[in-house]
Amino acid sequence: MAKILNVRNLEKSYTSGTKKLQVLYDINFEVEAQKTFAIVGPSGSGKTTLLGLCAGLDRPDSGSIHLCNEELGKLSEDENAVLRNQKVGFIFQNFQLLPSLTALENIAVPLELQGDKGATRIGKELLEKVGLSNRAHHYPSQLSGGEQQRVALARAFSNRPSILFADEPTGNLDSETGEKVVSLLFELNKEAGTTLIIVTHDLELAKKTQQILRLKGGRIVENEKTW
Ligand SMILES: Nc1ncnc2c1ncn2[C@@H]1O[C@H](COP(=O)(O)OP(=O)(O)OP(=O)(O)O)[C@@H](O)[C@H]1O
Repeated sequence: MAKILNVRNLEKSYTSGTKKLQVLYDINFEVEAQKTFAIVGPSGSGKTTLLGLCAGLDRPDSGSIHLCNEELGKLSEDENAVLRNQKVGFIFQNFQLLPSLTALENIAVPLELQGDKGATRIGKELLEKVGLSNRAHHYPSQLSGGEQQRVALARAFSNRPSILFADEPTGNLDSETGEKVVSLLFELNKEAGTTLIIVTHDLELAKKTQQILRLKGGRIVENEKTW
């Protein structure tokens, strides 16, 4: 099976003032295409930092990341943005919907900006899949957290990404709503054949994935495959 993500000897630190804080040490792992993968570990262990590096949102101090057959360190910022737009989807803990756009527009407008003529049709189809056809013209402020995350799921799959990064997708939801969002996420993911990388504190959610990477103090302490 092809590797869609390959991380080698990754190190990352943040600098504030004269202080340097190293948060990731010698990170090595790979993810096969179409698998589901969780990154777990205590608060502050570097999960979100690692996710951001893998998705090309930030740059490491050293080491390499190959994503969708591209070495991220060799891409310009513009090339990186094109790769993200075309091949990568994102889901965030706080949904990150644009408040001035309706549910349908939150899905369709990014597609229109990429020149997709079928944007509204795709948006409507996806809203139906997440059970929100009747809320298409509502704004995020008129939707519950679970509903907003369902719109965010629809948006994340709208450009048919090869890989989807989800950072604590259930973090702002109660457990029952979180479970429903997770079921929907796995359903959409299976249908689309996307690779799914999830950062989570939720061990029940992590257990639903096929590989779990456990971080502690910025280092990998476990990399367990169940396939
Ligand atoms: N932009 C930044 N500047 C300085 N330090 C940062 C920055 N972002 C994160 N950190 C620090 O890096 C460490 C790792 O943070 P990160 O958010 O990756 O951890 P995490 O495992 O995702 O934590 P949590 O589960 O609490 O979200 C923490 O000590 C954090 O304070």
